[in-house]
Amino acid sequence: MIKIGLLGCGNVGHVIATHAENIRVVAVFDIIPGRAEELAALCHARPYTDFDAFMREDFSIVVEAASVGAVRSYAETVLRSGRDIIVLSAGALADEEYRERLIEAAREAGKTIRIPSGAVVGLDNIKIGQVSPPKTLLLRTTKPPASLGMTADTPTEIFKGLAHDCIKQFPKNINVAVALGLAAGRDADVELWVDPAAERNVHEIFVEGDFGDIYVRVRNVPSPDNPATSYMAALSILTLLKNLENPLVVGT
Ligand SMILES: NC(=O)C1=CN([C@@H]2O[C@H](COP(=O)(O)OP(=O)(O)OC[C@H]3O[C@@H](n4cnc5c(N)ncnc54)[C@H](OP(=O)(O)O)[C@@H]3O)[C@@H](O)[C@H]2O)C=CC1
Ligand SMILES: O=C([O-])CC(=O)C(=O)O
Repeated sequence: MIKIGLLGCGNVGHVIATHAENIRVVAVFDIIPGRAEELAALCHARPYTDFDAFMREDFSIVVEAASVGAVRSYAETVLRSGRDIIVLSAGALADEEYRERLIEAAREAGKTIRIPSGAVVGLDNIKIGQVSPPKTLLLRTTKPPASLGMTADTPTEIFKGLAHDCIKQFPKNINVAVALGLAAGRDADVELWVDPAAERNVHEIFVEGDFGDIYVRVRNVPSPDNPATSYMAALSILTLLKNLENPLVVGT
């Protein structure tokens, strides 16, 4: 049984704490005391709003499902304490200087930073970009207004540019773009659309390179508790945890 510490007791945190099969959540941490207490009661863990106290608990992995800011505040301490970390708010790693520092901390501690596929598919073989850089790497994301916390009467492009800039403006909505770039080995181009007719969070990935071309479209159901987050993201972490100790590894 793998013991985990859960960083973030919101929407994804609830799914992980109440559905994981092969793990035991021993401690949960959130900025909001009521959220930590409620989730701790559901999964028989101990609740914390004090990070240092949380870190004194006995777990080997931290699962982050909180925010880009939480990763920036805590991930390095987690690694240097000798724990692995699973980072869902991958946008935190868009900043190259911070990313290199975090990777160095992991290397020095002999620990691992894992970025789950989250709300997209295809991160496995898009890694071929690390050996054969793609000419095109574009993510077009279209979300309903509620997912972006805004109103719109017509389909509107609200961002066009690079992932590392987009995540600064939309840290709760476009972590996928940073994960895509980390997989492919270069910053992804992003188009972010809000569409009042959309009922799902749609991610379209376009890649072109020496190998040929890829088009992937994911039509995700928004989470009922947080429409910005696709339900697939929570399932992705559950699946990563399920396979952590599996000797059979499928996918690049
Ligand atoms: N890589 C990917 O594909 C995807 C990534 N994500 C990201 O995953 C993360 C979790 O998503 P979700 O569960 O839906 O988010 P929620 O907002 O539902 O839950 C996050 C919880 O963590 C708390 N929190 C935020 N910052 C901190 C902090 N610094 N210290 C302690 N607690 C904190 C939040 O409190 P408060 O509400 O007060 O901020 C909230 O209770 C988000 O960053 C989201 O953008 C989501 C989907 C896909
Ligand atoms: O869940 C999604 O569709 C994508 C998302 O919020 C993110 O990448 O931050």
